[in-house]
Amino acid sequence: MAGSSVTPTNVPVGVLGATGTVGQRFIKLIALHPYFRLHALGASARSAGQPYHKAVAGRWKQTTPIPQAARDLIVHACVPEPFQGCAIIFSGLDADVAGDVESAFRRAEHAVFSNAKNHRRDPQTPLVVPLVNPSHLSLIPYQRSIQSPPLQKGFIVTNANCSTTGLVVPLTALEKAYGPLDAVMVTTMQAISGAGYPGVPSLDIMDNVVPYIGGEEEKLEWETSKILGGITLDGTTFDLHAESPLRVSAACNRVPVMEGHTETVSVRFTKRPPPTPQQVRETLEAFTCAAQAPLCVPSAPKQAIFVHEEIDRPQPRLDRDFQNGAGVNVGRIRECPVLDVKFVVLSNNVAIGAATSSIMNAEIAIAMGLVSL
Ligand SMILES: NC(=O)C1=CN([C@@H]2O[C@H](COP(=O)(O)OP(=O)(O)OC[C@H]3O[C@@H](n4cnc5c(N)ncnc54)[C@H](OP(=O)(O)O)[C@@H]3O)[C@@H](O)[C@H]2O)C=CC1
Ligand SMILES: N[C@@H](CC(=O)OP(=O)(O)O)C(=O)O
Repeated sequence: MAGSSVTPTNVPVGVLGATGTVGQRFIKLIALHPYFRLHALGASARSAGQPYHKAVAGRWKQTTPIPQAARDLIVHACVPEPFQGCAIIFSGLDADVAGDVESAFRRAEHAVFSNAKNHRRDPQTPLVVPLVNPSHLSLIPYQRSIQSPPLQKGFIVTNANCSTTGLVVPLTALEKAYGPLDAVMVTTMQAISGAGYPGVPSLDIMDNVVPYIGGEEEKLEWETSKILGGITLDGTTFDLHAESPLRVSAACNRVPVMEGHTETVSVRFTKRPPPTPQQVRETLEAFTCAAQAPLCVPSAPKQAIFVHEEIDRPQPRLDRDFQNGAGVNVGRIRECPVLDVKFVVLSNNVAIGAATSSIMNAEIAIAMGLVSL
């Protein structure tokens, strides 16, 4: 994948849903970014019209203070006009409104990078985990061409569900090395922050495990095939891994952890005999992705997959902030007596599971020359 040799400077960006759990992480990351600059913020009518620091008063949940670059920006309603000067729009909008709002921003010729689920299944919308399938961004020109009227600059790219994101990174490493997977069984233990703020009531989650997250299992089972699949030969849509159907069975649970989704995963390979646990370990450790090289985007982790050797790792409290949450942690790689190999995955749901993925997707799209700056 070719990369641009020119590093952009001073790229103005807007954040929709800037006051929420994901939005706050965007603010924190963009304030420190080498070339993105906060230009406009949006949220609901409850926040609109106030300076950002007042809009988030009492609900700023980051461990660092509100960045100066955001404090006094006025929060707008989520309509395109106040965002006119933005080259990129990041969306951390509630899914109840994200679909229509993001479509309106695309119509207004904005490049939209969304965390919300609404457009993920659109046949021409890339669903991109930046460590896995940035090549899907090449569908952007076709997406623009089929809008009515056709667009010059506007498009929507989504990132995946936060649990799907952690899962597909090791799966893609395994498929690249050993060919298509046949079956995946995954059980998630998802952090409370995944449900936004204020999210799950404390009386439901303390001293408890809730074995149901609405719609989550279906997302893991469906999104995995779109992400691990390719683009059809005519370049107009995604093949959903159709040549070698991948069976995924997910069981999703909410656990009393603040940040970091843990997943236990068992896989069956098509290839017989399958690789050994030691071969799987070496493959995961050696995995590199285009975001690291040749694209060399600034938010890419040094190591896409960190393999823990300690028998009791990864753990969310200890490992979720490793590499600023931009990589994926794997551990306990061993033989599975039912499928072939099993292991544990931990990924930070608000970093690589959300804001970091969107930011990296935008960096990659810029490096691929797909964003008009
Ligand atoms: N939390 C996570 O780990 C992940 C979340 N996601 C997805 O990202 C999105 C944001 O999630 P999260 O940050 O957790 O959610 P929050 O509930 O914490 O934040 C929602 C944001 O949307 C805004 N909003 C709500 N209603 C409206 C409206 N009618 N018009 C305009 N803005 C509105 C809120 O503004 P206000 O403050 O003014 O109400 C707030 O900024 C969701 O689609 C979620 O599914 C994806 C991956 C991971
Ligand atoms: N549902 C996820 C977070 C989320 O919002 O996912 P999605 O963007 O796929 O709706 C969780 O609870 O941890």
